[in-house]
Amino acid sequence: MSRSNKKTKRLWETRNLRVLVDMDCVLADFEGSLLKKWKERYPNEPHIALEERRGFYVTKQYGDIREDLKSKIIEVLSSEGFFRELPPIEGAIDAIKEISSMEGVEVFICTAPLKEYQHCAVEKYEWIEKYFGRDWLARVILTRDKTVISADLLIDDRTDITGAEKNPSWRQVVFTACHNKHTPSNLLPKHSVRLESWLDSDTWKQIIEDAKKKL
Ligand SMILES: Cc1cn([C@H]2C[C@H](O)[C@@H](COP(=O)(O)O)O2)c(=O)[nH]c1=O
Ligand SMILES: [Mg+2]
Repeated sequence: MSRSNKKTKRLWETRNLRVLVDMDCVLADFEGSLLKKWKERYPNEPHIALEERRGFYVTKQYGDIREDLKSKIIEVLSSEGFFRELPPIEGAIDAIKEISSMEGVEVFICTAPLKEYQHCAVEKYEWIEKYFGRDWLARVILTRDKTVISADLLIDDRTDITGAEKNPSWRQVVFTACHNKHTPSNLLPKHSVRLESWLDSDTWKQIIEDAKKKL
């Protein structure tokens, strides 16, 4: 029996584990690239080293230094090519392809577009096509509210995800990023687990296997 037939057969037995995977700071190096482009575009403005990043919104941290820096950061983020040119995070592409090939597991890429969506939304699709192939475009969910998407796991760097659904169906895997690495475990979302890196395949495999057992 082929792998796809096996997957279909399982639908009648136990359902698949559904895993949502975020893009920025989980698959794509948003923070490193933003810092690099910021320094190129505004070499005479202050910058925040990755070690100094705190809190999800880089826009807020720059705005706290000086109000006008917030709109300058947004200008860099929303410029043509910013999202298309993001380098992948080490190990991410191979790990996601491997998770998606695991029996009884289905993966969707769940990502929030900028409000300044003109380049961002299209370039996120271009990025997925480039690194995963055209078939994966059917697995992209663009939403600014991830709480309303039904799944078992959400792998995401943001530690304060809220939205219309007060009790999301997924459990969060907090992916470590420069802005959350100092966040103590008591401030992480309830029942969440941490994943430090895609290179730690023992940990992500264990997380997936544990979640499958709970189905
Ligand atoms: C850090 C930061 C992010 N955003 C935007 C940029 C992206 O479009 C999304 C990232 O969302 P996700 O949770 O990784 O899916 O948010 C922003 O507007 N301002 C920021 O400071
Ligand atoms: Mg993210």
